[in-house]
Amino acid sequence: MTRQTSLLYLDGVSVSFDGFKALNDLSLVIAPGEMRAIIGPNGAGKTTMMDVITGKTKPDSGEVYFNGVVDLTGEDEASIAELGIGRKFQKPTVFESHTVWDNLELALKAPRGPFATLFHIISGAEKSRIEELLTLIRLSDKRDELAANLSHGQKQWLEIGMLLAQDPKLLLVDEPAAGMTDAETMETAELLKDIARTHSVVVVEHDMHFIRALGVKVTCLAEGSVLAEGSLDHVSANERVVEVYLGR
Ligand SMILES: Nc1ncnc2c1ncn2[C@@H]1O[C@H](COP(=O)(O)OP(=O)(O)OP(=O)(O)O)[C@@H](O)[C@H]1O
Repeated sequence: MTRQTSLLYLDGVSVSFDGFKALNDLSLVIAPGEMRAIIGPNGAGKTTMMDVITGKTKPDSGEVYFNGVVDLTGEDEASIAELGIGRKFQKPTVFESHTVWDNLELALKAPRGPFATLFHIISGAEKSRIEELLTLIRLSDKRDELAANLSHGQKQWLEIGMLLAQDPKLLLVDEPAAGMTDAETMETAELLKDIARTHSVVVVEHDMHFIRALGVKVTCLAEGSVLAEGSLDHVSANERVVEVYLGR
């Protein structure tokens, strides 16, 4: 795939912290509509890669393009969010003292990026959008519940719904299954598969049952670059992947 036809294009990206290369000539291409799983040992550079995509960290060298033409290295975090790249951090950050419905309503009205919310009358179209999101995130029957009363997994789903309310083109999801029960983990894989029907998704995760359930192309990072890429079976059969990651 060429840069022009890609959704996300990283080529030769390097980032150093005090001489240590967190990313080392990393190249990775995500197609429009694709969901990609990223695996790799601690310190492989997964978070740094997400930081580069979202503008939190500027690469020392390399190209980072969104939608084929937008040079993300020239944009700040707010404008990258505005371009339609949403990021879900590991820890859920929902408004605990608001209901599930109100959290989604606030997210729907917020401009993309850092929240700056204003209350005004909600339209019929906005109500149906919230209903749709509630169904997608499996929280229709919890709509009037305070977010504080949700389980950890449900809070993660709510936050995913809040990101989707901003209609991102690309959703970056950092370890969504961490701290979840097995049932929640499997339901989260189904949820992301539903989301991937209409969005591009990059998901970082260590849980191999979860990765298998996603059934998508996998990239294994190690020492700041791509170690192996392909189906989970292909990547799992790679000796170096077993050595540095799976065989731990
Ligand atoms: N701001 C920073 N200053 C110095 N070193 C950093 C900084 N951020 C990351 N690093 C180092 O860069 C390397 C890559 O870290 P990164 O967090 O990207 O890895 P990761 O693959 O996300 O790991 P994990 O699975 O543990 O989250 C690590 O060795 C880390 O200590």
